[in-house]
Amino acid sequence: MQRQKICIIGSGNWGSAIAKIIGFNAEAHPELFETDVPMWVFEEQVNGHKLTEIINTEHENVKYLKGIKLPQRVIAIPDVVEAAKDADILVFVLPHQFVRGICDKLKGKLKTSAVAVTLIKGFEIAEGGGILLISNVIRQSLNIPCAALMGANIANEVANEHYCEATIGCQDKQLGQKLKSVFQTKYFRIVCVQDETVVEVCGALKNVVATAAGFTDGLGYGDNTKAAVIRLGLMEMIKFSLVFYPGSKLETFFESCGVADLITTCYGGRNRRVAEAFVKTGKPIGQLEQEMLQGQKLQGPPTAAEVNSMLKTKNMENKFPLFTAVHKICQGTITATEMIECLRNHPEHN
Ligand SMILES: NC(=O)c1ccc[n+]([C@@H]2O[C@H](COP(=O)([O-])OP(=O)(O)OC[C@H]3O[C@@H](n4cnc5c(N)ncnc54)[C@H](O)[C@@H]3O)[C@@H](O)[C@H]2O)c1
Ligand SMILES: O=P(O)(O)OC[C@H](O)CO
Repeated sequence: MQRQKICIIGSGNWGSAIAKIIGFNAEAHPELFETDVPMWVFEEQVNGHKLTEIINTEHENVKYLKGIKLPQRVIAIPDVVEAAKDADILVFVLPHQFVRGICDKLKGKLKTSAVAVTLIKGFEIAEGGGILLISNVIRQSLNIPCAALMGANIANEVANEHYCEATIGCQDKQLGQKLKSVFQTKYFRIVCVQDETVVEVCGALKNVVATAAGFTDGLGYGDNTKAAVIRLGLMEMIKFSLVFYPGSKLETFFESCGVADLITTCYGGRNRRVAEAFVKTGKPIGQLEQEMLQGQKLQGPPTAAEVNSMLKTKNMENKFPLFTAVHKICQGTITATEMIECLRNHPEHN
């Protein structure tokens, strides 16, 4: 088989951690992959220098993943078309609000045989209401297949090589195995499943639940309340999948992309942390995102809005009280304390 060229589209906190893994695997398997791994970087000035230049000389993304060395053959490129033009495998890993714009730039500029995998957690609001999966945005814009990789993967822990797992969702078994060889390492273990929609839906929805978990932390509640949020959140995630994506399989929720990601994100994630601060300080979420995340992006509040657009369109807000409450708190129309009332009266208790 011809050696495959991998291109990473994105270079934030997770993008850089995954670049470490892909760069390592590309170097370790020259029989499978081209050793040079182009990585598209949204250009910005850091300490008076271009971020791409810093990455290509210091081999470190000093802004988004400080203290972690990247393989030398990961090459930062500021032009996304230039980065992706010869790629066989495109790894999409950028905050979901920027995907559409990037796909527009890539339209008609890729190898026709290219395949994609999305590591992006979130949805896009569809014209006329409802939501689109990010994999569908990629598939439809670029006319290439797109799998999903999601899991309990806080980027800094992965970058520090702490053992963890992830799930690849790919209907095409052969492509799933090919993608597994791109990502699997001794400390990053992959399970492939064919239920690709649930893998992706879990990754997006868990950020809404994490935001709820952060609100309860902000209110000063303890682990029992958080466990209830995780349980009710999981029930809503399952219901959302079964209602809107018929054919979803329950067993997929027991993979890393499901329960495991939900737990890690409700304890260790950025969404939880910022949501806690929101309740404690009363500052707007956007301001806290800027103050606390140094350029990293929060996915929970926009995803809650996207989910709400779907629920509103289908007149189903009251069937998903946790998802609905998170959106309303982010919008400032109810308080975090009122979310506890929504949970107290959750349909799961009837
Ligand atoms: N960070 C994690 O621990 C983690 C783990 C698993 C999955 N994810 C998911 O991976 C995806 C990417 O997250 P991340 O942590 O790599 O990103 P991030 O939160 O670090 O976001 C910063 C990135 O956004 C880019 N950016 C800023 N403005 C931009 C613009 N106008 N256009 C394009 N790009 C712009 C920055 O250059 C930077 O690369 C998200 O969907 C996230 O939910 C994150
Ligand atoms: O830091 P968060 O909340 O964006 O979560 C990070 C990852 O998605 C955890 O798997």
